[in-house]
Amino acid sequence: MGRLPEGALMQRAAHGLAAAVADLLGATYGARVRLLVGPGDNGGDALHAGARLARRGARVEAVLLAPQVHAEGLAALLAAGGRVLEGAERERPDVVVDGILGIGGRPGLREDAVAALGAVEGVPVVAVDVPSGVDVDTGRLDGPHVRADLTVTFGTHKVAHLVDPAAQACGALHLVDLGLDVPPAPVEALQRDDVARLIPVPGPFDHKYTRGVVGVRAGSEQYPGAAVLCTSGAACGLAGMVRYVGSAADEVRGTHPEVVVGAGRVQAWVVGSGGSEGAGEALAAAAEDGVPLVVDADAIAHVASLGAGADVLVTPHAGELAALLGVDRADVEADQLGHARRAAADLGVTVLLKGRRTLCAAPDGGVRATTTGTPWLGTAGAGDVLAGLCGALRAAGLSSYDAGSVGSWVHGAAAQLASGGGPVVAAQVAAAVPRVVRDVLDGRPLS
Ligand SMILES: NC(=O)C1=CN([C@@H]2O[C@H](COP(=O)(O)OP(=O)(O)OC[C@H]3O[C@@H](n4cnc5c(N)ncnc54)[C@H](O)[C@@H]3O)[C@@H](O)[C@H]2O)[C@@H](O)CC1
Ligand SMILES: Nc1ncnc2c1ncn2[C@@H]1O[C@H](COP(=O)(O)OP(=O)(O)O)[C@@H](O)[C@H]1O
Repeated sequence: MGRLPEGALMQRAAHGLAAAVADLLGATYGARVRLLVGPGDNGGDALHAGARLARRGARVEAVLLAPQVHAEGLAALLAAGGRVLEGAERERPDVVVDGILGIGGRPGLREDAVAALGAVEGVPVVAVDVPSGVDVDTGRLDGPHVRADLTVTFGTHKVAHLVDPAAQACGALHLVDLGLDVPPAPVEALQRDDVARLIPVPGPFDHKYTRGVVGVRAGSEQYPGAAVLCTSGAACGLAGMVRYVGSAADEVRGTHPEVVVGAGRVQAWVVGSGGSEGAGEALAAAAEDGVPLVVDADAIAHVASLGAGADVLVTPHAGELAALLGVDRADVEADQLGHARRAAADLGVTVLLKGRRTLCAAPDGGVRATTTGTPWLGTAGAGDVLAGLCGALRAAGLSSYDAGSVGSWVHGAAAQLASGGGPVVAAQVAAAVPRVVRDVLDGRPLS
C-alpha cells in the first residue's frame, strides 16, 4: 500500500487503540480513563484515542507530562469533552493509557512520569506502542518503566515486544494493522503458518534413511534420565530413525524400542544432555562424522574446541551461556538479545538461548523469538527434550536456524497442549509433539 498522510495514520492508530481500551473496559459509557501524555506522537495517539472514548461517553482526563504535547490531539480531546488534570486527583481511574514515550523514547522515565504512575498503582495500564521506559531496540530494562497489562502496537512488532525482559513488561500484545509495508524486522517471531511451511513432511517415496537419521550421544551414570528424555525429543517422528550411543542404552531401549543402539551413519548428532564429565569426549566423537551438531548442556562448555566450519546449534540456558561467555548469569538475563547475538557471531554457531522467550540467533545476525510456551515448561529435563527435537529437525534437513526456531516453537506449543494450564513433566512435553505437528500441518486448533 502507498504512503498515507501522517494525520490519517494517527487516526488509524487512535481508532485501534480506542477499540482496544474499550474492549478492556467492557463498558465505555461513564468509565474513567486517564491518559499519561508525553511530548511526542505517542502522546498524540493517546489524546486522539481519548477523544474517541470521550465521544463514546467515557470521562477522559489527561495528565500532561511535557511542556509541549501533540497540539491537534489535545484540541481533539478538549473538543470531545475530555479535560486536562491539574494537580492531584483522588478518584482512581478505571484504566490508564500510557502515552508517555513511544518507539523513539530513551530507556527510563523522568520523576514526574514515575509520580504519575505511582498515583495509579494497581489500575490496569494500556501502553501505546511500547511500555514507556523500556529499551525498544534491545529488550533491556534500564531504569524505571511502565508495566502494562496490554500493549497496543501498530504495523509490526518491535524488539521489545518479543525479547525479555522488556517483553514481560508489555503484558498482552495487540497488533493494529495500519495497512503499511513494513521493513524486515531485526527480531522475527515465527507464526503457526511459518512453522507449517517449515516442518519436514515425508513424500510418498521417502523411507527412513531419506527422511534422516538423528544420532543421540547423551546421558551418563549420573544422569541416565537425560538420555531417555533427549531421545524422546528425537523420537518425535520428525526424523526417519534415531540412533543412541552412550551409557544409558538399556534405559533408552526400555522406553523407546524403535531406537537403534550403537554407532552408525547419521545426518545430525545431538550431544551433551546429561553428559556430565564425558560430554567433551562425546562431542569430539560426534564431530568426527562431519555432520551437523546440536550441542546441549554439559557439551556446551566444549563447543569452542570444534573446528571452524562445523555446523553447530548450541542450546544453552542463561547459566550455560554465561559460563560460555565468561559473564554473570544476571548479565545474560538482562540483555538476552545482546548475549545471544554476541555468542553466535563470536563462535560462528547458531545459538538457541532458552528462557521464557527463547531466542534463536544465527551467526549472520538473524534472530527469531519463540512466542509459544508456558512457565510450566520450566521443569527438569524439558531442555533435554528440546535438544532431541531440534536434532530430529536438523537430521530431517532443516538448517540450524530453522531447526532451532521451529523446534523451540513446537516444544513450547507441546508444553501448552500437555499442560492445559496445569503442571507438566518433560516426558509429557515430548509425548505431545506429534499432536502439535499434526494440528499445525492440518491448520486446526491445537487439541
Ligand atoms: N533427568 C535427568 O537426568 C536430568 C538431567 N539434567 C542434566 O543435568 C545436568 C546439569 O544441568 P543444569 O543446567 O541443571 O546445571 P547444574 O545442575 O549445574 O545447575 C546450574 C546452576 O543452578 C544453580 N542451582 C542448582 N540447584 C539449585 C537449587 N536447588 N536452587 C537454586 N539454584 C540451584 C547452581 O548455581 C548451579 O550452578 C545437564 O547435563 C542436564 O542435561 C537436567 O536436564 C535435568 C534432568
Ligand atoms: N518461565 C518459563 N516460561 C517458559 N518456558 C520456560 C520457562 N523456564 C524455562 N522454560 C523452558 O524450559 C526449558 C528448560 O530447559 P533447561 O533449562 O535446559 O532445563 P533442563 O536442563 O532441566 O532440561 C527450556 O526450553 C526453556 O525455554
